[in-house]
Amino acid sequence: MNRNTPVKLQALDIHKRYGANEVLKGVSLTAHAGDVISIIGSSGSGKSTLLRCINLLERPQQGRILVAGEELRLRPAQDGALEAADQKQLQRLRTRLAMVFQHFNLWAHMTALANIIEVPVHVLGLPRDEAVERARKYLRLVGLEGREDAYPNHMSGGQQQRVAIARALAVEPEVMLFDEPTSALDPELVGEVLRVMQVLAQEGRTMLVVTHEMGFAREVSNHVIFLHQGLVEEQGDPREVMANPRSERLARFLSGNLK
Ligand SMILES: Nc1ncnc2c1ncn2[C@@H]1O[C@H](COP(=O)(O)OP(=O)(O)OP(=O)(O)O)[C@@H](O)[C@H]1O
Repeated sequence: MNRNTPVKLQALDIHKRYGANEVLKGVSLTAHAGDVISIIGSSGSGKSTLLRCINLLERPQQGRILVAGEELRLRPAQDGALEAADQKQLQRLRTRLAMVFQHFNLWAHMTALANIIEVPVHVLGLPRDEAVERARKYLRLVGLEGREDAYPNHMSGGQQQRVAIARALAVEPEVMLFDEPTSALDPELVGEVLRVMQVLAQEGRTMLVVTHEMGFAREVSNHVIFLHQGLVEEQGDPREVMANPRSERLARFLSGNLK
């Protein structure tokens, strides 16, 4: 961890239940600027739920989330729906914690460029020219210069995911959240997305990555968190933790015997 840089994100004692199923049982994490934190664990251990609680796609029953020291609070509306003011706040909050999803989630009826400028223009109020300039810059960064006018269904999965990464970058977030960004890709397309993520890591971006790519966790991230049944079972420097797991469970997970 980069303990000398400012704290960008804190999740404190996050609890999430679905009915009687307690999926997160008190998970905390801190990301300093430039940290790349990989979250690993078996299927169902709560990795995606944790990410979705952090950007309030899911509401945790308990716990606090702070972005650059500012607590994210949403007033619960009387009828369970979000009030209009909260909707606006939620949209803005999501621009501080931009998320890249497993299934890209691009708007199919929009070009790559339109996908990227949508939130900067309509949520952040950026002038269109500036947003377009940003979009071109980030398309270049993800290796898709010249594909501004392409529609998602004319692109490979790897290209679509790179557009989704450019879209996340274009809101210039404090922290980028990646939810299994390569899991939906054909194996030959995984590398192109991981290489872009590696460049982002080298640029010093703060990233939280739910991943099944153990190579990425070991080589690119500077902190790894192993979740098991909604609790942090083990965490630390990826090379140390993954070379010498303290818990039997992590050892079994890493050897591929615990899915
Ligand atoms: N919206 C929901 N409603 C009810 N249960 C849910 C919901 N979302 C997740 N769960 C349950 O929470 C548990 C954790 O799911 P989660 O997707 O966070 O796991 P994960 O570690 O990301 O797994 P995977 O690696 O398979 O994606 C699972 O038992 C799942 O069925």
